[in-house]
Amino acid sequence: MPCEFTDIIYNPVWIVFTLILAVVVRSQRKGSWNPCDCPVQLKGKTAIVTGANTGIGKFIALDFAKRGARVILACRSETRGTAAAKDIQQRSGNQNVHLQLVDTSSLDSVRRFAARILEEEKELHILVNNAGVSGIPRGITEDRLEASFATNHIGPFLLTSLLLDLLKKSAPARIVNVSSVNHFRGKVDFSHFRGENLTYLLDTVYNHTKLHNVIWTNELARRLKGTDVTANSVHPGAVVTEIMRHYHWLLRLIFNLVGLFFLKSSEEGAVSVIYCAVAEETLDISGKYFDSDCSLKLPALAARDPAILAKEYEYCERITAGPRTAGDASDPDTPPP
Ligand SMILES: NC(=O)c1ccc[n+]([C@@H]2O[C@H](COP(=O)([O-])OP(=O)(O)OC[C@H]3O[C@@H](n4cnc5c(N)ncnc54)[C@H](O)[C@@H]3O)[C@@H](O)[C@H]2O)c1
Repeated sequence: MPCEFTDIIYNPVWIVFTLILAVVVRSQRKGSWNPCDCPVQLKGKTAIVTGANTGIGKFIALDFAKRGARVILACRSETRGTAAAKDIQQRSGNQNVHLQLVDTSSLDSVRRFAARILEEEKELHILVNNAGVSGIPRGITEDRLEASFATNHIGPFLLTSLLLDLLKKSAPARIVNVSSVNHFRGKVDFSHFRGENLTYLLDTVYNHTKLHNVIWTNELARRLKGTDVTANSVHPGAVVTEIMRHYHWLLRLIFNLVGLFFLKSSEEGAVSVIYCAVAEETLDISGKYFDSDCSLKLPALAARDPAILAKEYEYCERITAGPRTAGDASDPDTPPP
C-alpha cells in the first residue's frame, strides 16, 4: 500500500521525534549565562534603553528595573511607552521607571531628548542603543538622511555623542549598541547615509546599518580608552519580535512559525545585551562584539580596519554637527571615499 503524507506526519514515532527535536533545539537557544544568577544590583544607577516599549528592549529595561536602577525608557510613542513603563513598574516593583520621548530617526528629536536628559539627570551609567527598524521602504528624513540609517545608526550616534560627557562624569559606565549577526552581510559605502547607491531587497539596507553600528562602536571604544566608559556591540540572536512588521505578511508568518520552535523569545534575546551591560565579567571589556550566546566573536573585517573606523566617526560627526555657521568649511554632503 502506498504511504500517504498524512500517515507520516500523524505517525506517533514521528510526532515524538519532532517534539524531542524541538525541545533540544529550544534548549540550545539559551547561552550559558543566566541573568537570574547574576547578583549585580543597580540601585543608585541610571540606565537609558532606547526602543524599550516592546521586544528585546522591554526585557532589557525590565531586568535593569528588577536590579533597582532608575530606568529611562526612550521611546517614540507616548501611548506605547506609557503602557510599557507601567507594566515594567508593576512587574519589577520599581517605581523609578520613566518614559522620555525620542524619535531616533530625527536629529532634532535626539537633540531635544539629550537636552532633557542633561537637564534632569545627574548621572548616567548605562546607555543601551536598542531602537531599530528593518525592511522599511526607501525614505529620506528631514535631515536628508536615509531613513534606516537615520534610525539605526546616525540618531544613536548623535544621542551617544551628546550624552558622552555625562557618561564619563558618572564612570564606570557602559554603552551597549545592539547590532546584529547580519552586519557580516553589510557593506561600507558612506554614500548610503544620504540614500545613494542602495538596493532595497529584504534586509539589505538593515545589514549595512548594523555593520556601521559595529564600526562606530569600535572607534568609540578606541576614543574612550582611559576613561572607564566602555562601548561594545551585541548580537541578541534571532528573536521573534515586531522587527518584521515592515515585511510581507507571508515572510512574517514563516518567521513567526519557525520562531515557535527555533528562534528566541524577546526575553531570551535580551540576555546577551544584559550580560554586556551589567555582568562583572564584562566590566573591563570594550571595543568588542558579543554573540548571542554571550561569547566574544570577531566582527566583520571592515569593523577592524582602523582607516574605516576613523572615516566612520569623522563622517558621522560631520553630518550630525547641526547647522553650519558662516565660514565653517566642513562639508556634510561629500562622503568619505
Ligand atoms: N529580532 C531579531 O531577530 C534581531 C536580531 C538581531 C538584532 N536585532 C536588533 O535588536 C534591536 C531591537 O529589535 P527588536 O527585535 O526588539 O524589534 P522591535 O521592533 O520589537 O523593537 C524595536 C524598538 O525600536 C523602536 N523604534 C523603531 N524606530 C524608532 C525610532 N525612530 N525612534 C525610537 N524608537 C524606535 C520601536 O518602537 C521598538 O520599541 C534592534 O536594534 C534590532 O536591529 C533584532
